[in-house]
Amino acid sequence: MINILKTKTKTQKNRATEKPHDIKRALFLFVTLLLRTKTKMIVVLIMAALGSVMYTLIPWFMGIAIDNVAALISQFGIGNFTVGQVIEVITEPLLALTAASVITFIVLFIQERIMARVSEESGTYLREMITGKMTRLPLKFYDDVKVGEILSRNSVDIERIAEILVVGFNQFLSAVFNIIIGLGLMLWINPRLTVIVLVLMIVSSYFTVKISQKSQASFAENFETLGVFNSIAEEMFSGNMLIKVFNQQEESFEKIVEANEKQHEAHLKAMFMNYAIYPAIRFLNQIAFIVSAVYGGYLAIQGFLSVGVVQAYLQYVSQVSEPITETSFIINSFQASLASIERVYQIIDMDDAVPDTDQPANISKPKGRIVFKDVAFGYNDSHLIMNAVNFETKPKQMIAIVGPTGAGKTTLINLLMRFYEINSGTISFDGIDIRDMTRKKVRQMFGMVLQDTWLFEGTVADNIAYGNKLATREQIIKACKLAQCHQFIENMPDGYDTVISSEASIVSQGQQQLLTIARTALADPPVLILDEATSNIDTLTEVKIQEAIANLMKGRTSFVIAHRLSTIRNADLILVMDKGNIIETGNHEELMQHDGMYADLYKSQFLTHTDSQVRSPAFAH
Ligand SMILES: Nc1ncnc2c1ncn2[C@@H]1O[C@H](COP(=O)(O)OP(=O)(O)OP(=O)(O)O)[C@@H](O)[C@H]1O
Repeated sequence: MINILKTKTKTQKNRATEKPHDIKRALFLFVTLLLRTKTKMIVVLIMAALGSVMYTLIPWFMGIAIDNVAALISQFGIGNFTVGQVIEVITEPLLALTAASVITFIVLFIQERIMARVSEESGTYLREMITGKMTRLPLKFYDDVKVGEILSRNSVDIERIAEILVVGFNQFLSAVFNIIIGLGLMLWINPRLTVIVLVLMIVSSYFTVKISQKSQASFAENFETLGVFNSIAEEMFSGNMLIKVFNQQEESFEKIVEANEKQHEAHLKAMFMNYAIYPAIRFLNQIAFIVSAVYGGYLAIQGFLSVGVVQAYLQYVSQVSEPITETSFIINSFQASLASIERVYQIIDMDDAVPDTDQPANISKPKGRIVFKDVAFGYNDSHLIMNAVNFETKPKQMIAIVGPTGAGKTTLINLLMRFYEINSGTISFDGIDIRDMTRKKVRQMFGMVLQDTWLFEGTVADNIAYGNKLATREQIIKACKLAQCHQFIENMPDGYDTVISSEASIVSQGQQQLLTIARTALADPPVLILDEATSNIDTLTEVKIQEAIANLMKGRTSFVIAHRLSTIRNADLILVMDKGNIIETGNHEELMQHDGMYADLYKSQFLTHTDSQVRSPAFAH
């Protein structure tokens, strides 16, 4: 068993060097996790203790058999007794030895089976907790962390916790019992020798741990340099074009050669540790055994101990010294697992988003009248970006939000849909504070058509019916006609039943936009949020998209995040934003007369965009 763990420890050195920040808390969490399967853990403990007792009895019975044969020799002299006599004296101890071996095997089997179950159940439990938590965390959480990183990190962490439970914890328990029972017997056989042996074991274990820590560092360095090399190589492959365009081939090559050399050196060092240091550790561990063999032999010759007992004693030396070394490896892995547990619980223990109200208000026939009153907001509490935003829309109006990059246009929409909680003020929908509705209800009021399209693996029809799963084929087709995509869907190999992959390679970018417009049309929300497409789509498709959007906007309140001001001349209300706040409001004429930021932006864009005529009718209604 020790070999398995050592191999893992060697190949995962960089992970094994991690330690929890708060060891007490991490230990507490580990124990709490184990206590979820209390009965199983009690059985495991009993099995581990029983296994160690049985394991310890094996050398003892062997010793009795040896002593019995030795007694036969001293009684009759070598060659003066029959095979039958030998069998007679060794049958009993050998039967007992066999029974102890079989019981050890059975007990170990049960112990490992149960721990495998505990590990499986704990892994499933943690995964469920994390997945559940992900749905309850506020959006703020996702701003601070990279979700993919967290998820992969956590799956590695959970795997590591499961691994330590199934391998390390079992070994640890057996090691502890083997040490206690083995040492007890050694002390009983010869206390003086045992004290010397114990001191030797502790000294050699100390050096073993020190050496293995050094080798861990060199393995970690090996992994790190390999990681650096891989990322440079990946950068070179993915940025191959740019490297050539900027004539950086030589510099890139030098960079990769340098990383390769560093990796080579680190690898050599790690291999040296592997092939030279580990035999040295093994030698250190043998010292106690050698001393015991020499001194035990002397005691046997002197007649103080029987040969059988010396033999048993030597086996106990191994039984105790191996787990002592083993335990130091286990402790390293265990620390890494505790660090994993700590990280997993960091997420599980995070504060959930503010819960929905207990008695949510309902709007049976939403009209789309939205009022922002003295709204203040900051992504972090220490820094407000919005101080006092006020505006009011009437149902079915078109509201354009304009402003330079970073002005707060997206933030305003995020607040409207209650993706974030405002710091003060109120946002109301048809006169009801959006905090008095469930988040689900609030979001049902809005349909979004964003620049980033999202299609999933499934048929075209499934993709369109995403927000209204009960829609009939007729309703789907009607929505597609409105969104100007019916024709091209009909031309696809299986029409509405054509399967599109998540990469959507058979659907062009413009077509993807049309499909998502159809999806929104089918969901039929009272309020639309449009992030004006600026992606490189051919003019014809763009005209189609704009016609589709204009169709979609009919009869709904719509918020348009406008990048090209020519498209929003007809907006009922234009909100001009800067540095998080609304600095001007009005329609196009009013704002042009005001001659403020909007007028400046409009004039500068009008001068640079020659294509405004093509686009301007798009948002008219
Ligand atoms: N998740 C976030 N966490 C912290 N700050 C953010 C976050 N999102 C936006 N900000 C900051 O809030 C401010 C407003 O950003 P916002 O994305 O709303 O601007 P925008 O007008 O939509 O910009 P753009 O036109 O470039 O999309 C910016 O200073 C931005 O850096």
